[in-house]
Amino acid sequence: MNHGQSETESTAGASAERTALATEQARVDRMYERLDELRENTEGRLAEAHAQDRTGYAALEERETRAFEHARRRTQLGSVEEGLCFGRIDLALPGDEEAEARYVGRIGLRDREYETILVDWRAPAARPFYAATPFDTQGVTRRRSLRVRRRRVVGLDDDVLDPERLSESDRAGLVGEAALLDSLQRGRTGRMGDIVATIQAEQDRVIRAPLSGIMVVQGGPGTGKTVAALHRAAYLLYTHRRVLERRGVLVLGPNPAFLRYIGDVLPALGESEAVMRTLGELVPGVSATGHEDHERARVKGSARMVDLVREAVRDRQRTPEQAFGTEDLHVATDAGTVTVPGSTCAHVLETARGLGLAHNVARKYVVTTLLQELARAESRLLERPLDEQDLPFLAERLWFEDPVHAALEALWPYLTAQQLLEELWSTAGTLERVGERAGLPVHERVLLARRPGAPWTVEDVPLLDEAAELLGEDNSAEQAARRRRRAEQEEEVRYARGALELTGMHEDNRIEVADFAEFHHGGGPGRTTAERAGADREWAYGHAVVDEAQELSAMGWRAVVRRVPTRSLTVVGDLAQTGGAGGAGSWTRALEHHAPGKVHVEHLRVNYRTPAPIMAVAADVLARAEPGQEPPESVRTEGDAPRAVALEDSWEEDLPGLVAEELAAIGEGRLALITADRLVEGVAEAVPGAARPGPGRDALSHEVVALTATEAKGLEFDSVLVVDPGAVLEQPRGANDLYVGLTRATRRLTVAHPGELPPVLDRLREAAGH
Ligand SMILES: Nc1ncnc2c1ncn2[C@@H]1O[C@H](COP(=O)(O)OP(=O)(O)OP(=O)(O)O)[C@@H](O)[C@H]1O
Repeated sequence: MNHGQSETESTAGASAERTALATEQARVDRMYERLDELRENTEGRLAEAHAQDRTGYAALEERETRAFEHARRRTQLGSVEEGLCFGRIDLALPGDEEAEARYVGRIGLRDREYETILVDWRAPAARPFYAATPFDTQGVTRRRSLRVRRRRVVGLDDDVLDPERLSESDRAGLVGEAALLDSLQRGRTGRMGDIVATIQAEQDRVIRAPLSGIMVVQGGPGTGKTVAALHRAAYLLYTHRRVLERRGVLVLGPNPAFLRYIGDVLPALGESEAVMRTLGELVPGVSATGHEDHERARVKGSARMVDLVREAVRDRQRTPEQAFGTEDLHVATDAGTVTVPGSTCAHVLETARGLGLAHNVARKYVVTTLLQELARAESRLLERPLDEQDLPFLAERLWFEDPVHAALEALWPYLTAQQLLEELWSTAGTLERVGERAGLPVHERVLLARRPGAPWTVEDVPLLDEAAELLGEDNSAEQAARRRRRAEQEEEVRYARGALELTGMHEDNRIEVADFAEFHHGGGPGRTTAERAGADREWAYGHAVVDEAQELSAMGWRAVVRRVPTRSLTVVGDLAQTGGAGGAGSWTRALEHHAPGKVHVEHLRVNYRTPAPIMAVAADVLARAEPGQEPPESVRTEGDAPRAVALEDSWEEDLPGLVAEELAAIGEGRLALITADRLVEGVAEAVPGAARPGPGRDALSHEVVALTATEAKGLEFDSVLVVDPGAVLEQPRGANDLYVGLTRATRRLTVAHPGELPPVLDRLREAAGH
């Protein structure tokens, strides 16, 4: 428990520790007993809910909801097995005679008498465990960290919050150091873990900040922004369960590999309801992973694209002059060629635009009005008197004539966002015309052109979203179909019930199972909030967590903020790590106009990942990338000295040996080769067994992975081998990229350089005694 004691003291200490371990074991045993009991109860209730004999749509829905509730509780109880309890605080509160021992864990537990035996880490009562310091004890006399493995208490770590016995530097800022360092020194697994047991005071403030407004967490590499943001999501789901469960929480990350990397954290905290997405997946039906080059990314990310997309939509709303080059609209119908005057068409177009509706919704007005005009014109052509009451029928009949359909499509087509952008990017004339109207300079219009059918890029997705917003969906037919289907289902259930009663088989549940299959098919309440939210582009989330947020362009922000009408967001990132061309230069500039007066920036300043000797090398690069920015301070002051290795021969010859050396040095752990975009494939090929991330590929589960700085963002590895730092520095935001690469290491850093070591890494040369 304590260090630096004499021998007799340490014998006494060992016996005190044994007693303490036994006491804690007894408490922990009670908690697990209770957990087992609750698990059993939940299983029973779940089985009961499934067995209930209910009919009728509403009753089925209720039963389904209940079953879901129990199933969720089962998942939650199942996810807290390891490390159920990890802390204890002894509180001497004014008026209390004895100090109260309060246990903190992954969930709250009460015994059968309703006495609290474990406090959920997110509950206000657990707060002092994280927030108490010697200067503000919050009534805590002692904080104890418990290390519990497979239900056995294997270690304790006490932190006495007595200012007289502890020096300022000992305790300032940090709590439970032994537990923290223990967790930081473990080998990396390719998956981020939770930190409930060791959340630090500055992180705790971020985690428990109020729900409303946009909270930006700015912090250097390894300061726990990601992990704190995820714990915040769990905290918010716990504290505001009713609101957030129905609306859901969106977690946005930079790429699929990153989402996989952080994917275990929320489930381990008993929360499986968050929707995890990259920007490239934000629009259902599109899954973009490729990026534009720097210059195109800059243009596509700029707010000028709002005008471009708006003009592109307007460009598809045409007069006969624009669509056919004729003043009036002439259409060949079965009765002959009918004509609607150009002025009438222009009036319809202007009225439709003035309705303030989305393009596809306003289309209904355009089509209906023009069909009626055509029907009138047809009657005139046939010299038939027209009864206005017949107009809808005549109009509908015309709708099925191909030339009529084609003419109306040319004037005001039904459009998907994909169709609109595909045509815009791949038709030079359209891009030129629309770009000019939107005020885009000529070279940018040229830059945006692409070949037909090229895959969507991540930078296209916010533009698709913008387009989808302006186009809207005419879903009136869909809604009517859904209403019809629901009525039919109720009817089916009534019929089944009657039939079963008649045959005397109403005890049998099987018919309901069949109903349910149908019911699920229609997307009833059986789908979770996360599933429904993920499939619906227009879903309004209750909260969003945006990670690596410095990369988001102005267009990216619009797409994200649109999804959170309450503007309740947690935004985490580091401006010094910005690599993307469209990325943020300032948090307030990027966000203030989305939520005026509601943007609040918090700072995290302690680095829990990178040991100080490695951070010193990275700090030199930071000074070049972002002069004036302070690097975070490393918790771990000691560590292996980072080294530079000159690549004498070609990579093929040198890299495999270096990698083998590093793997031997780290034992069980992960290694990343981080290099320039243009070199990464070659580096991966040079090292046997090195994985590359890709769709459906879990590269991080491999021992060795080759990455660009962009791909490595947010990740960490026991050992990092930066290959050819000079080539990384040549990239558009090369110094920022190199800074990202150097700060991915938790234990060891090697820089392998062909030719001269770039001067910004001189510290490595000095270390090697050059
Ligand atoms: N309080 C803590 N207890 C234990 N580990 C922690 C704590 N805070 C952070 N860590 C660990 O430090 C590492 C870095 O955390 P994280 O990835 O969240 O940092 P980050 O600020 O998002 O970094 P980057 O900007 O480089 O992406 C992770 O392994 C995380 O688990």
